[in-house]
Amino acid sequence: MLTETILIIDDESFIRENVQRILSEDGYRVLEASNGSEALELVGSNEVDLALLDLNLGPENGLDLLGALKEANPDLLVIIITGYGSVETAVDALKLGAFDYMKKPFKADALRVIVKLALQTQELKREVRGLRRSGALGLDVPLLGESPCFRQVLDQVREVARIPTATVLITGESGTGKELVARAIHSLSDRKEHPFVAVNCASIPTELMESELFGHEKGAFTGAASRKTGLFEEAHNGTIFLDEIGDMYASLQAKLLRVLQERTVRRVGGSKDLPVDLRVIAATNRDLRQRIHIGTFREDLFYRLNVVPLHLPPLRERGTDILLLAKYFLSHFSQAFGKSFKGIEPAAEQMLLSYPWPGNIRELRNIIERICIMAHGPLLLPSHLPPELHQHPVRQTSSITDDNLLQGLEISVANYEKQLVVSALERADGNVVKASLILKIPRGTLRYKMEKYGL
Ligand SMILES: Nc1ncnc2c1ncn2[C@@H]1O[C@H](COP(=O)(O)OP(=O)(O)OP(=O)(O)O)[C@@H](O)[C@H]1O
Repeated sequence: MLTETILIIDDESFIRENVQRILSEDGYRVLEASNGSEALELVGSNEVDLALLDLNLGPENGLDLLGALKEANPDLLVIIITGYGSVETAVDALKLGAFDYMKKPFKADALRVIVKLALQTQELKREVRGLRRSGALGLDVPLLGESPCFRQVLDQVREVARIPTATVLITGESGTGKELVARAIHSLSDRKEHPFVAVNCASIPTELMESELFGHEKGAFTGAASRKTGLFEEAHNGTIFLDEIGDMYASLQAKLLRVLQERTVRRVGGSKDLPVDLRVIAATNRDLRQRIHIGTFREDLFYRLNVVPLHLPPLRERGTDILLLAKYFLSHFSQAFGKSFKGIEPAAEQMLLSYPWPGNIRELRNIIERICIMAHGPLLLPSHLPPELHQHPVRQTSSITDDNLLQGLEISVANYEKQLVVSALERADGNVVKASLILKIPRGTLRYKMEKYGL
C-alpha cells in the first residue's frame, strides 16, 4: 500500500509544524495549507486520504470549507480541530460529514490514535467497496474470499456455471457456504432468469418429501384434495438445490436417480412422465463414500451426482480470509445496527485467526452480529469475543497449511515478516525507534517495511 497522505489545514504555523513533525515521524506524507484555497488546491492535485481542519481559519468559515473539501473529494475523511468553547460548531461539522473532532491543545498520542482510527475506517470502506464492486463475482450475495484454496473454488464455480446441464455435488463442513456457492452457480449461468429452488432434504418429514419434490395428483392419497406441482416442476428451466442429500430417504434416492437419468418426473398418483429441464446441485456435509459403505446411500446415485465435485475448504484453512470476512460482517452489521465499529484490534485479529471455527462462516457471522448488537466500538476488542475464542491459545507461529504452500515461499515469508513488524510496533506502542530496536534493524529499514506492508 502507498503511504497515506494527510493534509493539515490551520492558519497557525506552529500547529502545522507540530502535526507535520509527529505524523511524518510515524511514516505519513503530510501536506500543509494555511487557508481554504490552498487546501482545495492540494486536495485537487493530490490523493489526500485525511484532512485535519481547524474550523477557526481567520475570516473564513470552516464549515463552508468542510463542504467544499467533501465536494472536491467525497471519500476524504476530515477530522475537525476545535478550540476551547467551540464544541457545538464541531458537532455541526460532524453532521456535515466530518469523521471526528479533536480539542486544542491536543497531545501527540491523541493525534496518533485518532489518525490511525480514521485511516483504518478509510481502508475498511475501500475494502468493502472493492468487494461490492467485484460483487465477488458480480452476485447480489458476495462470495468473499481471496485465499488460494478459495480462489480455486471460485474458478470452478465460474467454469461449471458455463455448462447449464452439469450436475454438481458440493461437499464441505456445515457453514462453509455450500448454499451460497450453489446460488452463485445459478446466478452466473444461463438459467439465472429462472427459479432457484432450495430443498433441505433433512428438514422435511420423509412421508411429505415425495409429494414436495414430485407433486401429486388430486386424490392421490387421503388429504390430497387438489393437484399440487412438485419442486422439480417449479424449478423447470432453473436450478434445484438439494441440501443435506446424505440424509435423503432410500426410496426417494431411487426416484431422484430416475430424474437424473430420464430428466422426467411423475407426480404421486400420476401416470404421465413430465419432462423437466433443470440443473441439479446437491450438497452434503457427510462422507457419502462412507454412507455407501454402510449401505445408506446408493452408489449409482453418488456417481450421477458427483459429475462435478466441488469441495469447500473449512474456514480455519482459509488463512486471512477469516479477517476479510470478519471485517465485511463488522461493517455490514455495524451499519445495520447504527453502531460505529471501524476496525479490529490486532490482538482480537490474532484470536480470530487462531480459533478453529467448527461452525465455519456461519459461526463467524453470528459472533460478529452479536458483538454489533451488544457492544459499541469503535474497535472490536478481545473482550468482545466469546469465551470459546479466549480458551483457544493464540498461535505464536503460524503452522504450515496447504495455503502457505500454495502461496509459495516469498508470500509466506512476507506474511510472517509483516506479523513480526506488527507485533514489534504493538509492543513499542507505535514508537518506530523502539520497534526498530526490538527487531534489531535500522529505523529506515523498518519504515521501508511498514510502507511495504501498508502499516
Ligand atoms: N464466501 C462467503 N462470503 C460471504 N458470506 C458467506 C460466504 N460463505 C458463506 N457465507 C455466509 O455464511 C453463512 C452460511 O453459509 P451457507 O448456508 O451457504 O453454508 P452451508 O455450507 O450451506 O451450511 P449447511 O451445511 O449448514 O447447510 C451464510 O450466512 C452465508 O451467507
